[in-house]
Amino acid sequence: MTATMIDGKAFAAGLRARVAEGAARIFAEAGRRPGLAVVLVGDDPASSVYVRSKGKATVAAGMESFEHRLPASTGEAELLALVAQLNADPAVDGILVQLPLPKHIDERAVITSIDPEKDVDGFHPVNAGRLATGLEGFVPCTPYGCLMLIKDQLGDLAGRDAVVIGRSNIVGKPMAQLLIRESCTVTVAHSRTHDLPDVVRRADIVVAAVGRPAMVKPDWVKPGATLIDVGINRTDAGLVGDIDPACAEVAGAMTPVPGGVGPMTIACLLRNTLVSASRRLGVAYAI
Ligand SMILES: Nc1nc(=O)c2c([nH]1)NC[C@@H]1CN(c3ccc(C(=O)N[C@@H](CCC(=O)O)C(=O)O)cc3)C=[N+]21
Ligand SMILES: [Mg+2]
Repeated sequence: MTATMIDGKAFAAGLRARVAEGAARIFAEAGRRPGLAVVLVGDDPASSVYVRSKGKATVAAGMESFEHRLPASTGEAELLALVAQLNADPAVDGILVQLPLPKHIDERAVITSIDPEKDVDGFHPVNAGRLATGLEGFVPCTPYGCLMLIKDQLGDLAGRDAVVIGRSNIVGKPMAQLLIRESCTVTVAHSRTHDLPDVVRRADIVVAAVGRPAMVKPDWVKPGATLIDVGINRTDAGLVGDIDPACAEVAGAMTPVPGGVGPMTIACLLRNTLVSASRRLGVAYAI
C-alpha cells in the first residue's frame, strides 16, 4: 500500500479563505477588523520566521496584525506589563506570546497573565480546563489542526484506537483531550513508555509530537493507519518529521513535513482569532 499524502497546505489555504470571509463580515457589521497581537522576545531565527509568516497570514486574512519584537534582555515584569496593555486594548482580540521564552522569564507566569478570552493559543490553564471538562474555550492550534486533518480523512472517529506520542501541554495533552471528545480510545505514550513499537502497532490513528527525527518506523505501523506528524526537526538533510517517510509504504494516509501540520497551526490561529473577535463583538460567525 502507498499512503495518501495529506495536503495540509491546501487544507490550510481553504481554512484561511473561510476565515477571511468571516473577517470581512465582522468588518462590515462591526466596523473593525479582528486583531491579533504577536509578541516575540529575542531574536531566535526560527521564531522570527514564524512570527513573520503569522503576521503575513493575519493581514492576508483581512485582520489587523500587531507585532511586538522585544530584545532578549527584556525582563519578566516588562513583558507582563505589555501583556496587561494588550489585555486592556479593545482592538486586540487575540494575544500570542511566542515560545520558547528566554530562560530568565517564567513561561508559566506569562501564559497565565494572558486574558483567557484572548488566549488564541489555548495555553492558559483556564482554557486547558475548559477543554478537559467539555466547555467552550480556545483549543491549542496544532492539535486542533491535526484533528481537522484526521476527521477530513476518516470521518467519524468513534471507537478508533488513537496513540498520541508526546505529553506536552501544547500538543500531546490537548490532542488526547480532542480525541477523547471524538470517542476514540486514546493512549498517550511518552519517553518512559514500555515497548512503544507495540503500542503504536495497535493504533488506527498515530499523532507523533516528540521532536525526534524519523522515530516512528514502518514496522511499527498498522497497515492502513492514519499518521499525523507534528515533528519539525531541522537536520543537515533539511526539515524532517518524527515519522520515517518510509511509513508511507504501510500507512493508509500520512502528513508530510513540511506541508502537513505546520500550515494548519497558523490557519487555526487565525480561526481562533476570528472566533474571539466574533464573541467579543457579538457578531455571529459561520466557519
Ligand atoms: N505561543 C506559541 N504558539 C505557537 O503556535 C508556536 C510557538 N509559540 N512557538 C513555535 C511553535 C512552532 N509553530 C509553527 C507554526 C507554523 C509552522 C509552519 O508553518 N511550518 C511549515 C513550514 C516550516 C518551515 O519551513 O520552517 C510546514 O511545516 O510546512 C511550523 C511551526 C508554532 N509555534
Ligand atoms: Mg524559560
